[in-house]
Amino acid sequence: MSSLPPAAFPQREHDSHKGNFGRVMLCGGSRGMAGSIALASIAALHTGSGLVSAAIPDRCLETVASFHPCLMTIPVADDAQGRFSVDAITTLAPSLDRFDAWGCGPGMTTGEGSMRIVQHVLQATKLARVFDADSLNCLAKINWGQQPPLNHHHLVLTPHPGELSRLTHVDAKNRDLQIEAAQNLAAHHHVTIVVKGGPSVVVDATRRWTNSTGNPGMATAGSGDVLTGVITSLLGQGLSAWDAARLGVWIHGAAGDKAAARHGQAGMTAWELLAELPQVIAAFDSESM
Ligand SMILES: NC(=O)C1=CN([C@@H]2O[C@H](COP(=O)(O)OP(=O)(O)OC[C@H]3O[C@@H](n4cnc5c(N)ncnc54)[C@H](OP(=O)(O)O)[C@@H]3O)[C@@H](O)[C@H]2O)[C@@H](O)CC1
Ligand SMILES: Nc1ncnc2c1ncn2[C@@H]1O[C@H](COP(=O)(O)OP(=O)(O)O)[C@@H](O)[C@H]1O
Ligand SMILES: [Mg+2]
Repeated sequence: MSSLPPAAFPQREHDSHKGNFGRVMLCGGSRGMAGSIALASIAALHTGSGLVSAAIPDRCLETVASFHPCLMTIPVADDAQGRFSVDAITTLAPSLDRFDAWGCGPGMTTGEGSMRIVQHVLQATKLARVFDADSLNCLAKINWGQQPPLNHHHLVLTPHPGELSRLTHVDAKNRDLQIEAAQNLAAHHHVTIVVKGGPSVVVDATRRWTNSTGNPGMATAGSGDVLTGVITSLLGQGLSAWDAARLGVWIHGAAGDKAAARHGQAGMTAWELLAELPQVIAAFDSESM
């Protein structure tokens, strides 16, 4: 291992069952971006979640389901473009608190159906949640940074610099100012934020942690979607937002390093990164860490 992990990985008792390792929901996707939510969902399976469901627009269901037989899929009302429809939230709302964690955003677009889902998942529960990609763009559309504080301590945001710029109005090219703005936002809403990059930096109201794993081969479509699934899984297994964000980023980077070693930085894709997750996580089973 290139460095020590920042938090302990959840251990398994001999008599444990799948319900002990979290029921998680990954919500997102749309026609043309079904792969994003499939990557996130499969990443959650490989990070140890006992039960993973993907809530997706109806016409993406077969596509997403066919990626992995262990994944459960929940068909949700969609519109003619294959995006969540304005009625989608009525399917999702009753089951919200049946899960231990929700990850929301990859590939979901910022249409009205997504806006309603994001606002409901933001306000109607204190469940552990990850907001990524288009769910962050939905938050930017409601100017979330200026809204009254939430005090939702189990919320993790995972913006890349473009998404963070939409949320905070700080130029994506100004890394230092972006990290400062993320910390201000984290302090205002009492959340944890992963400021993605090489390296990624995790902030909350008072703390800053810089990751030591990862490489530029991870600058490839879908690698952030994998991270969403990893962090959602760790939240579902009971880690705090701060620990799930840091350990998730570290595991994700370590898998990226293994993928680069095997396939080269240019040759690897998020699919190869995903395939390395079990090897990284297997090392937590041994006492040699
Ligand atoms: N297989 C699938 O289904 C996949 C589907 N996906 C889904 O696609 C949707 C759009 O998401 P997205 O991230 O591709 O586009 P967007 O939010 O417009 O950001 C790009 C803008 O931000 C800027 N930018 C500046 N710095 C940056 C940085 N370090 N990293 C990245 N961007 C940076 C950048 O600047 P520029 O490149 O012009 O310099 C540009 O202006 C979303 O739903 C997502 O989940 C993907 O997950 C991929 C796999
Ligand atoms: N140069 C780099 N070095 C290390 N990690 C990187 C680098 N470029 C991108 N990454 C990582 O890859 C992921 C990209 O996330 P994101 O932009 O959301 O991708 P996508 O939306 O395509 O899935 C982040 O975790 C980021 O930290
Ligand atoms: Mg992304």
